[in-house]
This record gives sequence, structure tokens and C-alpha cells, in this order.
Amino acid sequence: MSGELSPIDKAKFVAAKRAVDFVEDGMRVGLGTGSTAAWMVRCLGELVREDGLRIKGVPTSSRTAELARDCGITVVSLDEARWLDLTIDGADEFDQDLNLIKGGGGALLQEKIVATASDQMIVIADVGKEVEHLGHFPLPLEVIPFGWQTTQALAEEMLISMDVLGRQSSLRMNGAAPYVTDEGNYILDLHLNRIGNARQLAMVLNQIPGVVENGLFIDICDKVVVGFGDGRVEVRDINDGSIEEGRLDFLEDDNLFRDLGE
Ligand SMILES: O=C[C@H](O)[C@H](O)[C@H](O)COP(=O)(O)O
Repeated sequence: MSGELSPIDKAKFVAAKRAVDFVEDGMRVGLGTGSTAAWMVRCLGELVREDGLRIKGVPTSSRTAELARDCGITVVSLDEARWLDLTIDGADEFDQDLNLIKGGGGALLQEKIVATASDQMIVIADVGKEVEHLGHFPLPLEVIPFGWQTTQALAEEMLISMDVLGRQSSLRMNGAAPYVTDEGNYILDLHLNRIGNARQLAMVLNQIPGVVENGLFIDICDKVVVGFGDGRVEVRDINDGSIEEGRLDFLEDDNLFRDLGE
């Protein structure tokens, strides 16, 4: 990476840097996917290499697995780890109840499995991801390739009946071909109006044959670490309602930040 980091990258970095404070020696840690989670993996790698932190990381995508190995983190599968102490991951949107939309990077399925198998999930996000109501970001729906157009039609019919479909859904593409997830599936991006009842929507979507999983994470996240471009960070905990405010003053001096920014 070269050049000055943007305020959004700084915000992602400080959220990631603060979140790794919650990782303790010996933990089994779920490693999220996306640009914010990538900062977290780099921060954890630095702790492993320089402070001797011993952790086992369970990645939520092939991309994260590769990055984690490059950073010196011991990578194990979820089945090897069985249960995780903590998962740290990004999000596309979070609301005040810490319900989320995830899957903008296509990794929602492994992310949801890993987060659900964890004692605690911490979301790291720049403040721009905070919303009053979920639904502005297109909701990803992972579907099996067989009969995907029929699955899409059924999903749209259901969304119209619930009055949440904005405009039609779209098949996520990778150039001229459909985007294929790590599990060999496709993704439909659902362009919705405001989601009134996210819990109900999440359950109903998963009833449609052909749907593997949706990107709504309801009652899974415990804490969100919100980063700001000026180095401020807020840790909000849904379980005790606490909000801790801080600032990472070391920002410009941080080795990792400097190395990646230069
Ligand atoms: O599938 C991808 C994940 O759910 C990401 O955590 C999410 O899209 C946020 O990504 P980013 O940190 O790049 O905004």
C-alpha cells in the first residue's frame, strides 16, 4: 500500500487496533473478512510476531486465511477449534441494537457460522457504517447455483408481500461471470426499502428453498468498536449498555500504520 491513508482507512485502522486489545494469550479467535478485518489481522499478526501472542485463528474466507498466514498467525479450521473465544469482524451496516448487514465482500456464510460458534463477537467499523434502520446497504443472499433464477423469483415475491422490496434484486457479478463464494454459491443482492422487522425477514428468507444464508446478523454481535478518522474510538457494549470513548494518539507513530501508509 502506498500514499496517505484516507480518513476512512484511518477510522478502520483505529477500530481494528483497539479491538485486538480484547484478544488474550491462548485464545481461539475468529478472523473476519473485508478491508476493516484485514487491518485487524495485520494488527494481530504484529502482536504475534513482536509480543509473542499465542492464538489460533479461524478465518472466515480463503482471502483472510492467506493474509493471516502471511502475518504469522496460526490458522486452524473451525472444526479443529470447535468453539471460539472471540470473533472480530467488519460489517456493512450496524444499528443501535448491534444488528448487522454483512456480506458485502461475499463471506457472509462462513462469517455467520464462525460468529455463532463464538463466546463473543466484536464488530469493527468506521462510523459511516452506523445506521438508524438497516436496509440501505443491499442485503446479500447466498443461494445455490441450481435454479437460482427460480430462487430469486421466490425471494422477490416474498419481499413484495412483506413490502420491503425496493427495486429488483441483482445477481452479484465478477466481470462477465457470476460472483462465486468460497462455498461455490452465488449471491443475490436485495435492494430493499427500510427493513422494519429484520429478525422476521432473516427467518423468512432462510425458509426459501435454494437460499443458503442471508446477511442479516441478529443478536449475534456483543460489542462494536467504532473508529473515526481523527483517531477517536468508541466501544459500545450491547450487554451492559456501556460506551467507552478513547483516542489512539499514537496513530501517526504506529509502526504498522506507518509501514502500510508509506
Ligand atoms: O463479506 C464481507 C464481510 O461481511 C465484511 O465484513 C463486510 O462487507 C465489511 O467489509 P469492509 O470492512 O471492507 O467494509
